[in-house]
Amino acid sequence: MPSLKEDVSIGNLGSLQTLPDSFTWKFTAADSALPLSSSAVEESIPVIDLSDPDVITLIGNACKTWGAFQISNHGIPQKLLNDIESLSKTLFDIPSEKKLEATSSDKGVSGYGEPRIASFFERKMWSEGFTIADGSYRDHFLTLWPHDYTKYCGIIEEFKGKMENLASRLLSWILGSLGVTVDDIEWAQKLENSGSKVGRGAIRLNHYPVCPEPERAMGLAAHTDSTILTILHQSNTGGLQVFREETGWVTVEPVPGALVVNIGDLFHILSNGKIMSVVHRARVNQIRSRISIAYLWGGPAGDVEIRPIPKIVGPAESALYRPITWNEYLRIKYEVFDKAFDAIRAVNPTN
Ligand SMILES: O=C(O)CCC(=O)C(=O)O
Ligand SMILES: [Fe+2]
Repeated sequence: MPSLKEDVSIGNLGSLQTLPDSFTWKFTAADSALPLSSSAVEESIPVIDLSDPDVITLIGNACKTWGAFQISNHGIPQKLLNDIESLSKTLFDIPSEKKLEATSSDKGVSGYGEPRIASFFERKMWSEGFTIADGSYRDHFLTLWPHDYTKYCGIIEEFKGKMENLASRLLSWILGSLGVTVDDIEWAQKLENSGSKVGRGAIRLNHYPVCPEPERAMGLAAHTDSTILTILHQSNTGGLQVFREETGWVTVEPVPGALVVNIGDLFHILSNGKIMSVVHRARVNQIRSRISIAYLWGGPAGDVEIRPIPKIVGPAESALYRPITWNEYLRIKYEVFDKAFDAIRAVNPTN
């Protein structure tokens, strides 16, 4: 009998009746999430109304406690969220062979494929995704949708524009909670003066098909995002979990219309570790497939050096990390993964 194991393509996981060996993960007790009892709900990340007059304090507390929060009244039209969710569903419904024609040519650029972090894990993850990082996504869209190409590119561009705006509003509030402004980030100030963008946005569409044995499978393994911050839309099916030292894994239940905000590594560096990037993962389930759309707001292009903001470090402390460009940080992250902060620790801490 031919071995099924080698034939498994991430493009049609949803049709499998059993979990192939290569997708089987071993979990310890500490790996499981809290049951969602009423007390556990209190123990999840807060939902913050962005029109609340105390928004800076609320965001600051959530960032320091969790490194993540949900937002309502964020100004992203529900129709746009629905549109990008149905774009994603349509994309992942395409037959596997056709999706594979849109495979990204290189890691980190646009196209279809398994999660970028897959190479750090022995076991395979129960998900497929499509990354939109540069303009080459349009070529893939043309292959996938010769007729609806313009409509779908329009949705992506509108989503990118609105999310970028929201991301920079969030950055101002998060910095405000630490008593600084964007003007205290030397490179951000220079970029703004020259009319350039502070952060560069990428989009990752994720699909987690129904899974025959969800308790032994992993949708997306534990990681931190390399970004300044990430804004996530999850469909009405939960699966996202965040890790907190004191509590363990906590499920982030979808709240209709709300978006999830995660602090990424770049903000961790800027804040000198005062606000830490949040470890998170996605689990899967047996009943409903799940879509999530991550807007990954990364760092500046070129030779701009990122370092902890001097005003945050303060006179009595030292900068924990050495200056580093965004591209160099990404290179290190995709070499050493969860040891990236160790790799960029300042040798002779200075302030
Ligand atoms: O699907 C999710 O809830 C998480 C997605 C995620 O963490 C990512 O795309 O980086
Ligand atoms: Fe993530």
